[in-house]
Amino acid sequence: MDTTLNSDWWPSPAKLNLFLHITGRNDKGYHLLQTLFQMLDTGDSLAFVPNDSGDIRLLSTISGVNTEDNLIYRAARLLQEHCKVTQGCDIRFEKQLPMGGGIGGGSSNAATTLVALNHYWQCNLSTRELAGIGLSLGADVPIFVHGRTAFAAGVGEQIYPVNLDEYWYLVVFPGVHVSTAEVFGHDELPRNTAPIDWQDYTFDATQNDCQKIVCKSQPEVANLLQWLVHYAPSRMTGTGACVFATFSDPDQARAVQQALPAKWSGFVAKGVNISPLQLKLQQVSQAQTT
Ligand SMILES: C[C@](O)(CO)[C@H](O)COP(=O)(O)OP(=O)(O)OC[C@H]1O[C@@H](n2ccc(N)nc2=O)[C@H](O)[C@@H]1O
Ligand SMILES: Nc1ncnc2c1ncn2[C@@H]1O[C@H](COP(=O)(O)OP(=O)(O)OP(=O)(O)O)[C@@H](O)[C@H]1O
Repeated sequence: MDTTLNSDWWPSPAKLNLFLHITGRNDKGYHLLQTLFQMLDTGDSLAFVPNDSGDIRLLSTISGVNTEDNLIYRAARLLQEHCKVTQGCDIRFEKQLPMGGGIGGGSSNAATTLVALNHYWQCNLSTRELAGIGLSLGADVPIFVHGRTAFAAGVGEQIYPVNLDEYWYLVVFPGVHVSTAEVFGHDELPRNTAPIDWQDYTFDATQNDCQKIVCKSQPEVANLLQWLVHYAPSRMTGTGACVFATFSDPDQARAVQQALPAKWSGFVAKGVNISPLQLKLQQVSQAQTT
C-alpha cells in the first residue's frame, strides 16, 4: 500500500505526551493538564472518496468497534451535520497504532477525518473551528487538527506550538490496555501538581502523573519501563499503556527495538514539529491552487 504524501492516503499520526502533569479539575470533573504533545511521523492511514448519496460508509472495520462508534464515522457525521453537507463519503483505513495505547490513535483518526472532509466537502472551516468541533469527540482531537508539536493546557484545548529538537522514539506497547476513564477516576491519582512555566521545561524536571498508578495496576508497564531505562530516558505516554524511549540516533533506537523481548512490540518513529497530516493538507491545497 502506498501511504506516501503523493498517494490518496491521508496520514493519521500518533502523538506522545513527553510529560503529563495534572494541575486540577474543571467544573465538569475533567482533569486540567499541562502536557507537551510530540507529533510523530508514523501512524494510521485513511482514504476518502466523496459520494452523492449522503451516506457515510466505512469500508474497513476495527474488531470490537461498531461503525457508529468508530471515531472516523462520528467525526464525518459531526462535520456533515455541522456544515449541512448533502454529500457523503466512502472511507477506507489502515490501522497500525495499538488502541488504548496513549498514543492517540482514535483521536488522530477523528482529526484526519475532519481535516480531509473539510477539504473534500469544501466546508471552509478554519483550523480553530475544526478543533472546536473535534473537542466534543475527545480531548486529544484538537491537537491533531492543529498538527503541531505543542504545549497544551486545560483539557488539551489550549495549544501553544513549539519547535523542539527532533529526536527518535522507540514506542513500545506492553500488551495490556489501559482505560483512560479508569485512570482519571483512580483515588490515588495526583491531581495538584504545581503548574510549570513552559520556558522551564526539561524532560528530567517533569513526569507523567498517571505513570505510578498504571505501573501499580499493570505491572507489565513497570517491567517494560525498568527494561527500557537501561538504554535511554523512558516514560509512559498519556494514560498508558505505551512507553517511549528517546534517542538522538535512529540506529540506536532500532537496535533496542531488535533487542525487545518477544512479548512486547514496538515501532521507531521520528518526532516532528509539523505533523504529516498538516504536510498532506498543505500539499493538496497547493495542488488545487496551481
Ligand atoms: C490523557 C490524554 O491522552 C492526554 O493526551 C488525554 O487527555 C485523554 O484524552 P482522550 O483519550 O481523548 O479522553 P476522552 O475520551 O476525552 O476522555 C475519556 C474519559 O477520561 C476522563 N478525562 C479525560 C480527559 C481529561 N482531561 N480529564 C478526564 O477526566 C473523563 O472521565 C472522560 O470521560
Ligand atoms: N478509529 C478508531 N481508532 C481507535 N480506537 C477507536 C476508533 N474509534 C473508536 N475507538 C475506540 O476508542 C478507544 C480509545 O482508542 P485510542 O486509540 O484513541 O486510545 P488511546 O491511545 O488511549 O488514546 P489517548 O492517547 O487519546 O488516550 C478504543 O479502545 C476504541 O474502543
